[in-house]
Amino acid sequence: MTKAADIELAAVSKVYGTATAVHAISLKIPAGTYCCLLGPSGCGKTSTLRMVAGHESVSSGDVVFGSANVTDLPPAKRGTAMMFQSYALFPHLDLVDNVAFSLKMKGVDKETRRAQALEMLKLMHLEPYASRRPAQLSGGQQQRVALARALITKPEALLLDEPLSALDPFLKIRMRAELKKLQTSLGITFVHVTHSQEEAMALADLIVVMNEGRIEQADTPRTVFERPATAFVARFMGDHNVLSGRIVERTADGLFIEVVGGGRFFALGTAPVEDESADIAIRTDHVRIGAMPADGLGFDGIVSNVEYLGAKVKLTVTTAFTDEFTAVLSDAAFFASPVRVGEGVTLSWDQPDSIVLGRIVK
Ligand SMILES: Nc1ncnc2c1ncn2[C@@H]1O[C@H](COP(=O)(O)OP(=O)(O)OP(=O)(O)O)[C@@H](O)[C@H]1O
Repeated sequence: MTKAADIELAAVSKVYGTATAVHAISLKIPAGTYCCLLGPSGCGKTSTLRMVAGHESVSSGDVVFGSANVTDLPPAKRGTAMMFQSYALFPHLDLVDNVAFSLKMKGVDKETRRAQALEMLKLMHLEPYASRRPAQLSGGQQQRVALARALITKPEALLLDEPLSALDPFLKIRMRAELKKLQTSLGITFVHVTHSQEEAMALADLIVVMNEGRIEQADTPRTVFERPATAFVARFMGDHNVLSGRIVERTADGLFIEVVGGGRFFALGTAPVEDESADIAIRTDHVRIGAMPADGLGFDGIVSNVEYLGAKVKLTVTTAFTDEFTAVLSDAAFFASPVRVGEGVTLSWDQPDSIVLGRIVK
């Protein structure tokens, strides 16, 4: 493989007719990074990936690889390869010819391209199936053919659009591990579009959370999990309760908000002085059941749902200011004093577990 290059997006926008799908996003993906573009349907992930690939024109802004501005270069001249969701394999060609296809287009002679295709098939553990057609393979094997076909051009970056979505849950997890291993061994940049938080957490060095055509946060999985930047990220990642309220007091290390329906809560962090309200996040797995602590970080509510998840138990609690406050308890903690739907509980947490969230300026 050739060496990887940094990928940089500088104020890149995509406008379709009158609708803006991507709003002037800026992002740097360091060479050799496994980057996941993560967000709900329609947030602009695929448009962004296609602009990096050159399959979609950029409405404004620049796409830069290393020191080269590639904004107006066609896909084949960018040093990237794309792997599509549907794999887009040719049904009438055997695996060797599928994998060798782009070399054929480049005019590489038959013997050389067959030898290189066989080499790629070997890397993907598909050599025994070289003369089969795609329909004679399992979903996981087809995915590896698509990978081999993308990698044969020796790209600096591989762009993957929902590469695991066609696989069953078991295979998805296995292929996920294979993708990560492959990226590590090749040392090239992978940019992978997904709407699965779990997939992004498992794979990425850099998670880029997108919402309505904007980047809400670009950071390591651990930072996105522990320090979500905005209410959207906290809700989308699903590991935090988000409460919004009026700022009633500011202290040296945090602030108090008052939530509609009652409840005064402290969170660590700051909000701009001009803000009258703030969003705060509380880790679902750091919430306890028990008596109210002296610092008052907690509330009384009624259990509205209990989900047994094996090693964990997820409780949903309703109170005056929210219908859906979540506490994720270890099975041991839950079964030490189990509660049922309809019972009253006191939930509490420690000061470091509630943080002030930022807001995106639109
Ligand atoms: N060719 C197009 N013409 C007009 N609008 C488009 C086109 N492609 C995408 N869009 C719109 O742009 C927005 C972003 O689409 P995009 O496919 O980038 O989102 P996405 O996050 O990848 O979604 P999904 O996960 O559903 O694929 C959507 O509102 C979509 O309807």
